[in-house]
Formats: sequence, C-alpha cells, structure tokens
Amino acid sequence: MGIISALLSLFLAAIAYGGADGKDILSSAERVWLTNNQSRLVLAVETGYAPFVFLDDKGRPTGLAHDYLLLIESKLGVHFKQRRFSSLDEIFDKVRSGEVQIVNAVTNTPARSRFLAMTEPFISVPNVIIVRKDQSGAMTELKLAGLKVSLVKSYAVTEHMTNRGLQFVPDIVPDDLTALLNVSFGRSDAAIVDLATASYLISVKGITNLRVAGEVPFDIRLSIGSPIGEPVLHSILQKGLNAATDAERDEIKKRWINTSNQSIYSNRQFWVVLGGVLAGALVIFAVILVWNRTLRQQVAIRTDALVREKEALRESEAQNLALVTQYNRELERQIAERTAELSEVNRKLQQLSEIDGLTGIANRRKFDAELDREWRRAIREKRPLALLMVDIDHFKEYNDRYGHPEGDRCLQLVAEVLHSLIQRTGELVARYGGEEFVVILPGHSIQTAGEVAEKIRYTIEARKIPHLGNVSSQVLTISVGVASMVPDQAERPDTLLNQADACLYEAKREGRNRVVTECRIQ
Ligand SMILES: Nc1nc2c(ncn2[C@@H]2O[C@H](COP(=O)(O)OP(=O)(O)OP(=O)(O)O)[C@@H](O)[C@H]2O)c(=O)[nH]1
Repeated sequence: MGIISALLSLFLAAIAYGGADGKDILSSAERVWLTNNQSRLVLAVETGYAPFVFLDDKGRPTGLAHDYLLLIESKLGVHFKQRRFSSLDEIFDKVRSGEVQIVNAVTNTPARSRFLAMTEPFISVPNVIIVRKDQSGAMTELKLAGLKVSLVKSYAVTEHMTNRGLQFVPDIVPDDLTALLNVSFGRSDAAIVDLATASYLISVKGITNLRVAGEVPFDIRLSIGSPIGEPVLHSILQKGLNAATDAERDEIKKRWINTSNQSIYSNRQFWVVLGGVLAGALVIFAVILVWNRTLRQQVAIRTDALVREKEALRESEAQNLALVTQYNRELERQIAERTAELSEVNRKLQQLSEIDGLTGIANRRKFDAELDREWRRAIREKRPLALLMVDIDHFKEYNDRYGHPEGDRCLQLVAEVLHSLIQRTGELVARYGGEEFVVILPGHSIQTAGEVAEKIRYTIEARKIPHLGNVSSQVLTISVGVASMVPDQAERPDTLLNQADACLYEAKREGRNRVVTECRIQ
C-alpha cells in the first residue's frame, strides 16, 4: 500500500511539474517529498527589510530576496504558503516552534546555524562608504580616521568596523535611513550602509546630495534558511537556487542595486540613449525645418495669389468706378439737357399762356397780372397809373362786310400798330377781348395818356384801311377811353378799369373815332 501511495505521489508530481526542458531538477524522492509536504511549508516574509524583502505600495511582498524566492519557486514548480513578519527575531521564533520552514533573506552566523540550515549565499552585497557629493575623492576605511561615521546598531558590519581598531568616531544609529540622513544633513561625515540598501533609500527618499565614495571589505551575504531538521527541504531549496542562471541573477541584481555611483557620463548606455535622443532631436529639427520651409513657401504662394487678386479687384473697382462716374456724368448731362428743355418748354408755355393767339400781344390774363403789379407799384411810389381802353368802331359791320378772316387780319393790324407805339419799359398792350384792346401806361397823367391815345387813334385812321361800314369816315377808326389816377390802398385796379371803360363808352356815344379823357361813371 505504501509503495502504491509513493508511486501515485510521484506520478502526480510529474504531472504537476513541467520544466522548460522537461527535466526535473529534483530527485524523485525530493519531488515526492515536496509534493507530500508542500501544504505545510510556510515561507516567512519579512515586511520591512527593504530592498531585500518588504511590502510595496499595494501591500504585496517584493524585494531582491523575494525575487530570488519567486525564481526558486518557478524553478521548483511550487508555490509556498506565505506568512508576514515585521522582524527577523519573530521569524526565528516561529522557525524554532515549527511554524515557519523557509527564511529567504538571512545572513549566516554561528548562532543562527544552530537552528537554520543555510543555502549558499545567493547575493553578496558590498558595504559601502557614503559621503556627500561636495566631499571629493575616493574613500577607504583608513581615510575615515578622524571622521564621524554613522553605523547601524547590531549590524554585522558595525561589529566588523568597530573591532578593526580604526580611528573614526562612531555614530551608532537605529537604521540605514538615519545613517544616510545624518550624512545628507551634515551631522556625520560618512555612513557605512550596504550598496543595495543605500541605492534603494537614496532613490526612494530622493536624497540627491549623496554619493558612494568607496567600499569596506565586508559584504552582506544573504542565504535562504530552513529548519535544521528538514534536510530534504534544505536540499530542495539549494537545488532551486542552483538552477538560477547567471543572467537571471544579474537581472534581479540590476533591478535592485544601482551600481551607477560612477559618473553617468561613463555609462555607455547613457551615451547610446543620449545619441539616440540627439539623433531623434536632429530628425525632428530637420522635419520642422522642412515643414517650416514648405509652410513659408505655401504662405508666400498664397500671399502672392491674394496680392494679385487684390490688385485685380482694385483694377476692377477702378474700372467700375470710372464707368459709374462716366454714367453719372452722362446722366447729369442728360438731366441738365432735359431740365433746360423743360425750362424752355415751361417758359414757352408760360409765354403762350400770356399771349393772345390771334394777335401775338399779351392776353387778358397777362393784362390782369400786370395791372395788379403796376397798381401796387404806383401805390408804393405814389405815382399815377394810366389806362387806355381801345375799341374798333363798327367792327361787327366790318366782319359782316369783309368776312371774319378779314376781321381777324384787321385785329392783327390794330395790335401791330398799338405794339409799335407802346414800347417803353413797364408799358403794356393787351387784347382785352373781342375787338377791344387795353394799354397800361405807368407814370402817365390823364393828359399825357390822352396824348398817347390820340397818337394811336390818329395812326390807325391814317392807315386808311377801308371800312365802308363805318359810315362817317369809310376807313377803320377806333375809339379810346382814357383813365389815370394815383392809386391808394383803399382802392382796387377795377376803379381805373371802370373809369377807362366809362370814357370809352362816352367816346362811342359821342360819335366814335375819338379819345375821351374825362367822363362820369354811370
Ligand atoms: N373777325 C373777328 N371778329 C370778332 C372777333 N371778336 C369779336 N368780333 C366781332 O366784333 C364785333 C363787335 O361788335 P359790337 O360789339 O356790336 O360792336 P361794333 O360793331 O364794333 O359797334 P361799336 O363798338 O358800337 O362801334 C362782333 O361782330 C364780333 O363778332 C374776332 O376775334 N375776330
């Protein structure tokens, strides 16, 4: 039954583990043992031993030693149960009580070797001398003489340094960070801290003024410990550790220990990166230059096109303006022409409206307006205004005997005579209606007006125009009524008109062919 169980375990272990090359690094017995005991194996995880083993921001175990343990787990094809502890002393207690079987970051000492079996050290970290950057030169243990040096209490390296009879002034501090800060703030001249811890704390805490100045000949050598009573486990852990390749070890080391205490400028990778960055910058610069030039060319082309468009627009506007100006001038000329024509037409219309169509002298409308004007002027100037009223004698007889057209010619003849005799400024001859004419004589007294009237009468008679109907003389004659007065505001032009008309009536009554200047209004 025992043999069957062992074979089954071996079979299950073979199924559970599948190495990359298909070979198990453990012996069959070890694999069986591991499979049977894996559930009781507990890995102690120390939570505050940075950078070797500690908890990250999210509370997950991490660190250099933890990475080694993960690597070993991968090599062995197992996953150990974990328990967390805040101190190594606590872990040792649990090892002694059998609750912890694996301690993954522990330095071998004679005391510890009494209950822990240690693997070969998987990492050896030098203890280094840390100084401020403003302290130049390399450091050795001997050069520490006379300087104040911070060392961490109960560290093996502290015991080592104090037992060497060196002439420095020891400053014992509780932890690595205090030692580093003492140097950073000038409270100590130097600190002895392992390179991994120094590198980790300087980076994480952002301490920028420290540098590694040298080493002390005492390394930290970390091993994986297992209870002294578990030799198979010790062998398994050692085999897992042995399976780690140099490349894997280097990778873990690089991840946690910054060895670039030398100048960054001596780092080839730095120059490669710098070269790459510079080359990239050069390419970007060239691209920007080309782009810039292309943009400038495009801007120049576009600007040129815009200038040409603007010029064309300006020319077009100028042409349009010239056309509009020319058109406006032509319009203005035509308007002026039309206005002049209209003025002329209006003037002619005005004239026509004031001229008698048959005789060509002023008509009744013109006469009324002129009489009114001269009446007011006479009032203003207090001068006399005279009026002649002329009527052809027996004109009905003339028409009847010679015909109406001949009558018209007779009227035209009388008008012509009147017009030829009445020429002075302000004087006016008008056809009053039918065969009656009127003459306005501004400034004439009744006497001078009578003289003018007589001259007219005489001239007409002297023409000897045959008028057989005019029984007394057989020629065309006229009768004239004359009136003259100095008008005043109280009177109207009708007064003068009525007076002249009354005199004309008197002339007719007295036998015609005569001038009457004095009469009474009936
Ligand atoms: N041919 C012509 N005759 C006109 C015109 N206007 C008026 N007459 C005529 O003039 C005449 C006036 O006649 P009457 O008023 O009787 O006066 P008269 O014959 O001149 O008589 P007395 O004035 O008393 O001497 C009428 O026969 C009208 O027909 C006109 O434009 N042309």
